[in-house]
Amino acid sequence: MGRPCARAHRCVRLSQTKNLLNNLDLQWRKQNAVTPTSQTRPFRHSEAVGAMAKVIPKAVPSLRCILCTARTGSKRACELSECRWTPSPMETRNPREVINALSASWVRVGNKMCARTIAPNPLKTLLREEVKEKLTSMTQEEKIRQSKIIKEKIFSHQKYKESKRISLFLSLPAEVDTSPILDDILSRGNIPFVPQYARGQMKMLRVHTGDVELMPATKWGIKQHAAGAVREDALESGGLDLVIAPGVAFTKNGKRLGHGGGYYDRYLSLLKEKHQQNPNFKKPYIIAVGFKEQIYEKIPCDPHDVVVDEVVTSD
Ligand SMILES: Nc1nc2c(c(=O)[nH]1)N(C=O)[C@@H](CNc1ccc(C(=O)N[C@@H](CCC(=O)O)C(=O)O)cc1)CN2
Ligand SMILES: Nc1ncnc2c1ncn2[C@@H]1O[C@H](COP(=O)(O)OP(=O)(O)OP(=O)(O)O)[C@@H](O)[C@H]1O
Repeated sequence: MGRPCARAHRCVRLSQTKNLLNNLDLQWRKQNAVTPTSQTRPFRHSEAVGAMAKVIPKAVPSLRCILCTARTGSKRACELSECRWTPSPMETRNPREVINALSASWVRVGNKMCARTIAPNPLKTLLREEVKEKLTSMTQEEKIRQSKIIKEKIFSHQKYKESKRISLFLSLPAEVDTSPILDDILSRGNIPFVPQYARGQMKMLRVHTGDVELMPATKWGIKQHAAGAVREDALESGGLDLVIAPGVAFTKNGKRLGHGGGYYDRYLSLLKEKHQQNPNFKKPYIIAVGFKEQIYEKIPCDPHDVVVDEVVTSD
């Protein structure tokens, strides 16, 4: 048995445990039949341990020892392969148990709620937590400053100038402000579409001047057309020329992490599929927008993730 945890988290250090974080990643891939690709790589805990310490203890309190000691930065503390912990009410020595705890989520199938079959990628969960924290600590002035730069970049973008049918999102306070872009699309006589999402499905519905003020907000505070609203659906009326997409984190070369609903990934792959089936169906240009704090060198990716054509930020 090892020494008791100095941080009074009911755990002890033992030897001979494999790297927990890579285990989490591998176990998740195994559980979800994902083969590592060039887009995936072993998890380096130094990249996300700050976020990990926020996320995991919610589900697995006894992991806190490892995570908080890893954060101290000492070589020994960072060697997670040297750490182990005592049993807790949840069997945290088995990564599958940890994954199960982290992935408890439900989807509606008909009128029943069923456990989701595909667990959220834990590395994505960690990164979302990290970005959420960064965005919370950004001032409103800074968000306005960056939003203005991004808006100007969009306005001078050749694809934007050429596009007639444009989908964009109605931004939340933590996102790049898209309201001037919507106003500009309308004032140029172009056609804007915004998401309407529910139960895993998303449509892009046309917005007319004055619509936004009357729209109800979802549980997430996102304004969208009411369920019964009758509006032109972009997919049924000529497709889209340009999609301006939101996200949580991005790489400069087009990888994108969203809020975990899979809404944009599914929608963007549907657009691609429709174009492949019928080349007359337009393939839109896809631009994701984000604050510079949301840009990463690398982000965790899954096979279903759609790479966007361009990421526009304030840099
Ligand atoms: N402004 C804005 N509008 C947007 C998006 C966005 O990112 N920003 N979306 C971008 O996609 C879509 C909405 N995205 C959503 C993503 C997740 C959940 C959600 O309910 N998540 C669950 C956890 C995930 C799950 O298990 O399905 C939850 O919080 O309980 C809702 C909406 C469409 N509209
Ligand atoms: N093309 C797709 N087909 C089927 N399921 C998908 C597809 N894309 C995403 N999903 C499902 O959505 C879930 C969430 O995926 P992920 O965490 O990558 O979403 P996200 O990129 O954060 O969300 P979004 O695309 O809305 O921004 C995944 O577990 C996956 O099952």
